[in-house]
Amino acid sequence: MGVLNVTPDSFSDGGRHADAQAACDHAHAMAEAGAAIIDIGGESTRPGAAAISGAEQLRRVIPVIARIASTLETVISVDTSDPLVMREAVAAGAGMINDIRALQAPGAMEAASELQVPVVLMHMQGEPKTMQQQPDYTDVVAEVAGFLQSRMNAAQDAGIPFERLLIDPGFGFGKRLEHNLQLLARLESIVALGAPVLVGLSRKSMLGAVTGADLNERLPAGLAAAVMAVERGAAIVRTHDVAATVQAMKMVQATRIAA
Ligand SMILES: Nc1nc2[nH]c(SCCc3ccc(S(N)(=O)=O)cc3)nc2c(=O)[nH]1
Repeated sequence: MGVLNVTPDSFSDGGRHADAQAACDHAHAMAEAGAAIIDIGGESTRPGAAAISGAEQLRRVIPVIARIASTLETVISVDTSDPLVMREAVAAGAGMINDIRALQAPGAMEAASELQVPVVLMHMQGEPKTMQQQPDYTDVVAEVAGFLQSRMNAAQDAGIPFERLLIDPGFGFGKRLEHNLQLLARLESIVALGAPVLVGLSRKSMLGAVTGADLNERLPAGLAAAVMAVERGAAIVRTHDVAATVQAMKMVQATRIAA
């Protein structure tokens, strides 16, 4: 899964038209590099980020989704918690919902059920604005697994079939370093829930905390983490660095079928 940021800080200061084309070009490049899914988010959900209105998210993502969907076969995932953004994004060509709030927002569960596309249920403690202030767990793996199980149950109770569910432990979303490392080390406990597991490790602070590498120097650490996650059963890797990650995944796959 290739990351396509359409938040203003990733935009030039030009008009949105030029930016939609630039985003589309980046999506094509990631698909060329082997991305199976392009993840498009209009809300910056990094720690400390303020929530973005649904209207602003729509302005940012819908033109880009429409342009990409009309020129590229690759599955488009919309990174949003807002039911209206979900609906408009799918109408514009998105084929998957990636919700960091696991369909807990009002109306999100109903929207995801009606839209009949796969949906990622991710664990986050708190909200992006405050989640890194004092993350706290008794047993982070058990608590994250329990949360994901409860959201899977809620989704199935709302009519979303199990086959349409994906789960994600949410690396960096209300977790300290030791919590992130435990979730990676014991990812099998999340995989055991049965739904395909998506992991987002690319460029995250856990990589910097362990290696000392700055934001744009974390690729080797990110590839190591992605390989460890896939070796433990992860099915989808969300990454900014598609070509490098695809290379690493090819080594995992070739070795797996040789076993
Ligand atoms: N399913 C899914 N969707 C995602 N969307 C994002 S955006 C990243 C926001 C962010 C940036 C940096 C840190 S940190 N403090 O760990 O460096 C945390 C969160 N990520 C994920 C992820 O993982 N899964």
